[in-house]
Amino acid sequence: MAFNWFRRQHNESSNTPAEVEKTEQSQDQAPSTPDAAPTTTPDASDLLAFAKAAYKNIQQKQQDAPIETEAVTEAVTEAVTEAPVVEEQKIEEVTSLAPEVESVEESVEEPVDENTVDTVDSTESVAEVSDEVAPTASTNLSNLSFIERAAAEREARQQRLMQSAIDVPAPQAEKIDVNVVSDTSDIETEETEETSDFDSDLEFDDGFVWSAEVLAAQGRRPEDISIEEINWLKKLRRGLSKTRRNIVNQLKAIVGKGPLNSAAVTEIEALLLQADVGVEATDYIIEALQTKLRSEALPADAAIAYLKTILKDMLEAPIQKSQKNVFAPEKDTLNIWLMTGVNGAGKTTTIGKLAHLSQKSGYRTLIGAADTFRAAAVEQVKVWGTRSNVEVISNPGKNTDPAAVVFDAITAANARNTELLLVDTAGRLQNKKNLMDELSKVRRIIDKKAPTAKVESLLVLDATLGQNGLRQAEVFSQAAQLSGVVLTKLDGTAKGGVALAVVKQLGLPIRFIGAGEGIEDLRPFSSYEFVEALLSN
Ligand SMILES: Nc1nc2c(ncn2[C@@H]2O[C@H](COP(=O)(O)OP(=O)(O)OP(=O)(O)O)[C@@H](O)[C@H]2O)c(=O)[nH]1
Repeated sequence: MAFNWFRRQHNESSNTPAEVEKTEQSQDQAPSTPDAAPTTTPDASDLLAFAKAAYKNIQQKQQDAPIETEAVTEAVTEAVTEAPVVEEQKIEEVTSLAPEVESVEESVEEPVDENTVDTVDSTESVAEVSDEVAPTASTNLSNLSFIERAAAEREARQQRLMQSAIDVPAPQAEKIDVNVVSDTSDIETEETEETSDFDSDLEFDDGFVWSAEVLAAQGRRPEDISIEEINWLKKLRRGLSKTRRNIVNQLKAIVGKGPLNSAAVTEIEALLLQADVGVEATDYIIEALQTKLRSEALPADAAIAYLKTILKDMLEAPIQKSQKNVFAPEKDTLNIWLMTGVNGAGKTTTIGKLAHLSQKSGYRTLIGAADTFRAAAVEQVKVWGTRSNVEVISNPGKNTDPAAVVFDAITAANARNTELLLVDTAGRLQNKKNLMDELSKVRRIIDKKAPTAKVESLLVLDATLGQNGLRQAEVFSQAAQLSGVVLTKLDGTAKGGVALAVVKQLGLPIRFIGAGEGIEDLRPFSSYEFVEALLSN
């Protein structure tokens, strides 16, 4: 069974031993205020051992694999991309593209499939170790206090992990960007902007350790972690490095001076606005910080921890409200995702990446090329269809009715038992009214032709546009009954804070984020991972 990327666990969990300790301590000792963070933070050596165990498992999987998955997949998709673009075909003639690619991709996907996890038995997970330690501890350590028992358990767990972990080189500090302008003395080691192709490389560096720690905090086991997840988190962290550099270093300098006073709050306000967090979201954050500050003075670490909680809660609010914590196509039924957004926002690229994600997550997928306004749009979406090995339903005529394409796409989807139909729509028409009319018409056709389908309407937004992008978004939110946002181009922008503006100003949940131009550079949004990447050290 394919690993379902849409349903990947990505919420902070209290399942890790460290987190269990955290919960128990907070229950035993005090209300969970950020001040308690230093005493409840997972032990650093524990986390390092976790990262080493994860590293060993991935290494083992790669050794077991006949061919390197990512490298071959990329090579195949590149080869497909370079192939001449298929000529316009009538819907009836659309046949499955490049079947040999499918078979190669399937065969190389297998080693990272979750089913293979069982075959890797050389390392025990933190959770398993913990389970084993617990009874012994309760038998032998029953007379100890909670803290003493927790320390003893941690020691035992760590020893078990260390026994199974291999020797790996010490994490290498990634290149220090000499351009970093910071008024702090502790220059942060930062990833550079260059996009080295690390997809197939396995390096035990800072990025690996950080990513493993983020996964550990979400209750993951070392043997369940795949190189793709590590690579994604590294990419996300690197993508947000500009924003982080601008916010965190200075933020630390401000809060590091001591308890926050009103001047410090004003400085934080300016920093947030610079990162395109927007006035509304900034006001909310400042208000929340001030409320906290009125009651107590916060040391630097606690202030950052508290800020993380505020941001995470903000990003989670519309997700909770939508009552769809997991945004995934439903199996064995037709799901239709309408993709909207202005030209250039990354709509076509997003459709291609989503098609790929969907395909490799085991959904029968189809694309409907309903952006008939711009001649090149259909060709572009076809190229992405070829890359992701997903059929594209289009109409060969010029300026054809997009609603007719959608009609045909639904017919084809029904005939093929499609589970996810991704529909490209026009990003620009002669005027706002035409655009709204067209989107409404497409929606009507869907409701009529596929009344039982699960329909979602996603707005693709370019993060680099910051606040300007949000203004463009308004017309779509009026016309398309939006159910969420895909935030693209988060790599290399200093405006990563716009994610907070999106949820506050548009009131929409972020469902996916794009952090690069490659086919693997889009994943479901996790508020926990995003905030960690935004405010990590
Ligand atoms: N760096 C980066 N570039 C991206 C990302 N997503 C899309 N792009 C680039 O943005 C440009 C526009 O992307 P498209 O997918 O063509 O955008 P569109 O909204 O379909 O716009 P049209 O093609 O004009 O219809 C392309 O060069 C993409 O490679 C991303 O997450 N990061």
